[in-house]
Amino acid sequence: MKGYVREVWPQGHPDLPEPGIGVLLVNLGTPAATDYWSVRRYLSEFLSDRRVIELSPWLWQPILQGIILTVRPGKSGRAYDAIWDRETNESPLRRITREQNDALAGRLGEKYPSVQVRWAMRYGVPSLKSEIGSLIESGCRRILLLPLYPQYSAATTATACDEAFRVLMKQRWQASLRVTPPYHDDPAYISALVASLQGMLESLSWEPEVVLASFHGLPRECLEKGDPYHCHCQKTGRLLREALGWSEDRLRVTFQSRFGPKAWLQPYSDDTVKQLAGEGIKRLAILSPGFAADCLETLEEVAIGLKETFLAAGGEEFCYVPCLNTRDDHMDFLEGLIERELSGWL
Ligand SMILES: C=CC1=C(C)c2cc3[nH]c(cc4nc(cc5[nH]c(cc1n2)c(C)c5CCC(=O)O)C(CCC(=O)O)=C4C)c(C)c3C=C
Ligand SMILES: [Fe+2]
Ligand SMILES: [Fe+2]
Repeated sequence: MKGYVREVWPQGHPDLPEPGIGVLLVNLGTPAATDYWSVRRYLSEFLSDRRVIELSPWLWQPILQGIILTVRPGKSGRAYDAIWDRETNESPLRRITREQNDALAGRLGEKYPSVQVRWAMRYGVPSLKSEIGSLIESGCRRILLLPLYPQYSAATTATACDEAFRVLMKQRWQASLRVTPPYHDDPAYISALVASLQGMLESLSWEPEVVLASFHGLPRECLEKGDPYHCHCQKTGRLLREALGWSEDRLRVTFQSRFGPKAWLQPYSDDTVKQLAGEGIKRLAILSPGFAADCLETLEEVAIGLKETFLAAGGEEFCYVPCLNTRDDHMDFLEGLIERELSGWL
């Protein structure tokens, strides 16, 4: 050892753990509980993100803190209450993301002892900061980030990447970071969607006249500014339709969860449901190919809310097709995606 190195480490160079590889699943985030303050804390962090609300904070923060965060946490808290997992005391999004992590950790850990799989949320806990920190602490010099959004948008995928890089900004010895690309058109993902839809349809005693592929919306101006989300959703819809051999009337792409007064991507799911019932459609099914895990937006807004809307408008049969969640074909797909994106590292 050189003289100055011996000065820094008189006992000799410290032992370093065997370099490992970390895989970090990331989803959006969810409140820790359904009470006003827990939901307010979550919404405040989420809606203060400038990738989500692109207004100047000087304009937006007074509206957010003064109006939205006084009213919305109560309303959203009641919606979370309707779907909360009382057994594990967490939201479905959190439980399912955790279970996806456990399934992938089991599969990959068996094959590749140097790979560790973790999960994090962009908003709330477990944070990207804590999980990237603990991967590095346990010796991972390479990290693969897997944003659990099939379709890319700046409001979801990009902000997860921003946060991961912000965490690395504080590291002297940064880990190498890779990010999985969006998988909206991956044949194995489309096949898993088709299998889950067909499985559900076979279990019904009736056949839907129309199926909606309902995606989370985005302000229309995001599309005008170049966000590919709309195109990714349309492509998922088209590939699904082609795989099923269905017409554009039978499988329709719609957008839900509009937030605020501006125009969002259209057609809106709720308007479409009312319109279809008005046209005499009696049997409807909806799936949510834009969500890797069931959450408030699918279980409360679609499975409960859009069902009520459809039946109140004259519909007779309604079916919600759950997200891919921890289905084996979804886990097979994600395992394959991870292995492909780790090539050269394994
Ligand atoms: C799947 C992709 C998603 C996009 C795109 C997206 C954009 C987006 N969302 C909001 C506002 C809200 N979204 C909320 C919940 C929520 N959003 C997504 C996913 C996307 N959002 C998920 C998975 C969830 C559910 C979280 C859960 O805990 O289950 C909420 C909070 C709930 C509520 O109060 O309604 C808001 C608000 C905006 C503004 C936006 C794009 C600009
Ligand atoms: Fe959202
Ligand atoms: Fe498009």
